[in-house]
Amino acid sequence: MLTTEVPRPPAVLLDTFFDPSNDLTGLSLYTGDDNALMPTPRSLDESRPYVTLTFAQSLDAKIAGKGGKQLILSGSESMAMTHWMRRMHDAIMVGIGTALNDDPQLNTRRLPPLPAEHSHKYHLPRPVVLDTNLRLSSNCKLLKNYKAGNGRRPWIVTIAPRTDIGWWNNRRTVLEEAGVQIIEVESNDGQVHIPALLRKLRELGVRSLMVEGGARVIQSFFNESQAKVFDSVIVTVAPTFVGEDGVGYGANISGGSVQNLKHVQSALFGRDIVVVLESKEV
Ligand SMILES: NC(=O)C1=CN([C@@H]2O[C@H](COP(=O)(O)OP(=O)(O)OC[C@H]3O[C@@H](n4cnc5c(N)ncnc54)[C@H](O)[C@@H]3O)[C@@H](O)[C@H]2O)C=CC1
Ligand SMILES: Nc1nc(O)c(N)c(N[C@@H]2O[C@H](COP(=O)(O)O)[C@@H](O)[C@H]2O)n1
Repeated sequence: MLTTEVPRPPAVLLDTFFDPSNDLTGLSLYTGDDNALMPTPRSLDESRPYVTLTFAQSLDAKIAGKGGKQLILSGSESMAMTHWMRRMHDAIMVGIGTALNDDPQLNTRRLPPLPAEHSHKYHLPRPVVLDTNLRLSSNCKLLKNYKAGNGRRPWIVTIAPRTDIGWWNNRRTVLEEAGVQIIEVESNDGQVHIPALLRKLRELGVRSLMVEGGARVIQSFFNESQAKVFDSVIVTVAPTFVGEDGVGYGANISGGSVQNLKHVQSALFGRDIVVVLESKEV
């Protein structure tokens, strides 16, 4: 019998991702390599994953500093909440702008240590990078972690090139040899077509997707007009101002999806406010 208390995700995430009528007392927090049985948010539309759009911003709605400088906006409590969210999704996606700028790890290293008598590890989400021109560095932390056995194989989602096939094929070979799996999706105006991307990820077994940014990717999800492409938006608001030189995501947000958001809950994590909104059914 296990006597040590099992760490559990924050209530705000359990409330958002699971029906309160579900009995979660037996919620298994750990999985081995096979995450098929792991509880994860599920979309009512089975042709795509459940999608959570999430990021941290300042009071003046900036997500990075001047010239894209990465900022640690979240305090330790809300950052741990973000890592719980990572734990609860099958995959985490960022754009190549973020991958090149921040060299992120996208893992769950800020979760509380597991009790010694538990043999399983926390589930590690699949890293996914939206990378139209195959620019990801073969030396990035996502690949280093994968090779060291500390992360899943990263996936790049790209579009088929229209010109310069030789260069593209070379990049493809370099990245595949470094450990990346390349997934081709149809294009929309030279970028990855978001509804097609979601269908493809679901076909590949992804039941839940956390979209962590950056600015252009957030805008693309908010502005997608052909289909509903996200279910919830979880924003960490840090009590700080960045100033007008910082990177914002608010410009050009015009899609109907933002009008369809309803506020569900706000919660205090240390000094930060975490705001949860859900996409209304349309
Ligand atoms: N505070 C926070 O929570 C976060 C902040 N950031 C910050 O965001 C900045 C990076 O943002 P961006 O430069 O805007 O890059 P991004 O990470 O949004 O990537 C954009 C790139 O992704 C590719 N892409 C392919 N299909 C796309 C599609 N359908 N829509 C949009 N992009 C698509 C394109 O090459 C595009 O240039 C960095 O400064 C980073 O620190 C990034 C993530 C979270
Ligand atoms: N939740 C949150 N708070 C912040 O203050 C942030 N800057 C971010 N950034 C996102 O997290 C990625 C870095 O992840 P690792 O720490 O390397 O695992 C970064 O690339 C952004 O996507 N998020």
